[in-house]
Amino acid sequence: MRIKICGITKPQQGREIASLGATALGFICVKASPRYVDINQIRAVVEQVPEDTDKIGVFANSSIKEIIHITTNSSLTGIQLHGDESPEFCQQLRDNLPDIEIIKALRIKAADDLSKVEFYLAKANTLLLDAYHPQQLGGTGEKIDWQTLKQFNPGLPWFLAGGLTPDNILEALALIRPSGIDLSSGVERSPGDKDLNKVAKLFEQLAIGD
Ligand SMILES: O=C(O)c1ccccc1NCC(=O)[C@H](O)[C@H](O)COP(=O)(O)O
Repeated sequence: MRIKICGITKPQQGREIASLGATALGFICVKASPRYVDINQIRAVVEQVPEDTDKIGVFANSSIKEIIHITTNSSLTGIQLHGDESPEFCQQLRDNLPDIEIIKALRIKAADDLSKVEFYLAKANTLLLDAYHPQQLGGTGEKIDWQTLKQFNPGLPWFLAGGLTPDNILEALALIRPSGIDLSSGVERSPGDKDLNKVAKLFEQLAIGD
């Protein structure tokens, strides 16, 4: 299973989180976020982490030009689209960056929202389901109602996100079988400052659940 820790801002934390077992690190390229990092900050982390760790830039309603600029100048391996990007926008990015993983994030307020998934199946490489929050796009600690995802099997790899913590991860995975999990605030001391003890506890829990 893929394990993505999102909202990395510090090189040493990125390196240690990768060595604890994260398969992907996420970098928030959304200026309004307290976890925002610029190209230079992303590069400083990327230099410290193994080549086989996925490096995902998280964008929300950015232009294609800006996404391409940041992606190519900071050696990102994937792009997560966390805003209102259309399926056509995903396709356009894929055409421009064919070797980069395109992850479309969808914020799920109610079971009905899962119907949006079908429009992205042929346009993204991977999906990410996050919880809905009325004011913030991500990193909120809000959970999706996991019961609505019990039968979810979109035919594309997908990450479960939203309010996951070392204390609830096994409960979530007992109900749902995603291809990957994504955590941010559940393994933090404060926004952008990861708590390595919580990250270590996450991996201990995952080992128990294996
Ligand atoms: O984390 C942010 O600050 C953020 C801001 C704007 C758009 C997306 C953002 N995060 C996206 C993520 O992938 C988070 O990991 C995801 O929302 C889960 O967060 P959490 O509920 O805190 O685990």
